[in-house]
Amino acid sequence: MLSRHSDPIVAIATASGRGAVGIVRVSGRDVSQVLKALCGRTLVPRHATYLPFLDAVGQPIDQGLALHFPAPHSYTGEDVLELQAHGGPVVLQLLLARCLEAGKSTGLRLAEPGEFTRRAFLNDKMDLAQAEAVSDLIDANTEAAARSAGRSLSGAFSHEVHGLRDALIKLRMLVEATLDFPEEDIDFLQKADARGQLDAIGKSVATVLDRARQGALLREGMQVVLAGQPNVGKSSLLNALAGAELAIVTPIPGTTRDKVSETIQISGVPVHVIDTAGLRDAGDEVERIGIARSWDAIEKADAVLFLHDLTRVGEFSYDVGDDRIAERLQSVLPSPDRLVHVFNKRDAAAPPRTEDVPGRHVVLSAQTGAGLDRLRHLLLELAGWHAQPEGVFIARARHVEALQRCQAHLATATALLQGDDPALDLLAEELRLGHDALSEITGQFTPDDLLGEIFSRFCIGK
Ligand SMILES: Nc1nc2c(c(=O)[nH]1)N(C=O)[C@@H](CNc1ccc(C(=O)N[C@@H](CCC(=O)O)C(=O)O)cc1)CN2
Ligand SMILES: Nc1nc2c(ncn2[C@@H]2O[C@H](COP(=O)(O)OP(=O)(O)OP(=O)(O)O)[C@@H](O)[C@H]2O)c(=O)[nH]1
Ligand SMILES: [Mg+2]
Repeated sequence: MLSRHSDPIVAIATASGRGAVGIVRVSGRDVSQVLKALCGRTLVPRHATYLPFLDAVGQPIDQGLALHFPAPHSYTGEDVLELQAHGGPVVLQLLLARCLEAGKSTGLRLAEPGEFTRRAFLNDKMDLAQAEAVSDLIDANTEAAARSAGRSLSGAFSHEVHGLRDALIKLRMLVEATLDFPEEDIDFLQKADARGQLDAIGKSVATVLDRARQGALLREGMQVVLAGQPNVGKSSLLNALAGAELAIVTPIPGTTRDKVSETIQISGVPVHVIDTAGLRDAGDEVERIGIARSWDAIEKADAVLFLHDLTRVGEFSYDVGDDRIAERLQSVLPSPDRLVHVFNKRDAAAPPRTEDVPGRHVVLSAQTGAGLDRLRHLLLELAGWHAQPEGVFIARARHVEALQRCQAHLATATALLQGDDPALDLLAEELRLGHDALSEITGQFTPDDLLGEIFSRFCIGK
């Protein structure tokens, strides 16, 4: 019996709603039955043919372009039929239903999310990092993210990982040969400069890891929370950064009661800015719930902008309320590096005294925009962004984690190799584990449930 993974599948490949053109796509071992039923004829492979798409009694449902990609020369590597119809939701549903009916005896069923791309991966049309890049390209929020996803899709990231893997395989072979032939001992490894090879691989892993981190940042962005007492100008700062009147601003303390967020971009990096309810003890129940949510957001943030009102603090840059917030921030933030003090309303008051200025800070005016550029710059620095977007390939937290694991095994291997009489079996094992970590990125060693998790986040029809 055929497994579920070899059933023929069908889906509407274009976004739901009205569109100029909409595509229904079928993929399977053999799509000729559906093809004949809907198109009434065979098609020249890979040539667009304009014809009526027929219903069960031979009446046209729509007129459109049909394309047949015989296996293995298709997106999925299987036989693929594409019906490019007019992009109305009802037309496309009719075509989809008609395909299912025509292909019923072949086991044709609706595709699961990402199933076309999963097949492309299983049929070696692309590796896992490339398949993930397909989805990242579709989900890209910024031009820089889209361009770097395009680079990963065309194999730039995979190419780097393959380079690391090949170098590691070479070294593994050397170590395993030494293990297999006891007469060739550590001198043999030394002569072959195993240590030098390992060092070089370690350096290359560090370089790729750095680029992958940049890519993950482009994909995932950073979470920035605006926090502080009521009326310090948090909502004004959100609006200034977003360049739009998103949050309500009034002179009344306690205006914002719930989180308001917006994704902006700074040099192509998506920054999710969250405005929160002003932190204070007073207030009604609604406000107290809002404040609890503010603290939730603060705990999850990559960066917290702690706002101070320069017109209120008088000769001190901090007032009592700020002191209490500072204390609590210290206890909830995993690292003080995530905190930036923002002294707001510089247009209406003197700057803070230098001796009052704590750690990382910016003086600005949300109202006039003065100082905003410095803040943007600081946020990128905090995120660890140092790349030119042109050189980045998209990557995911999963890839960063695998590279870090590889790096850790290489570090252990280096330590082992430094001894006089290294345990070669342990060394070989560390190198093997490092190799496995790299293989997870491109998907040579990927458990089924991880594949399921990755592809289930794709859209239907992709
Ligand atoms: N109409 C349409 N547009 C689309 C897609 C599609 O499936 N249909 N794509 C997908 O979602 C993307 C393009 N991806 C594709 C990838 C490979 C092949 C293909 O036919 N590959 C063959 C031949 C390669 C060649 O001639 O060089 C192969 O790999 O053997 C087609 C589309 C974006 N645009
Ligand atoms: N002069 C001056 N006034 C500002 C500046 N930023 C905000 N304000 C004013 O400060 C008051 C409060 O601003 P909001 O942005 O609502 O303050 P908030 O921190 O969001 O307040 P809550 O939502 O109550 O916590 C408003 O009257 C703003 O116009 C600034 O840079 N300069
Ligand atoms: Mg507000």
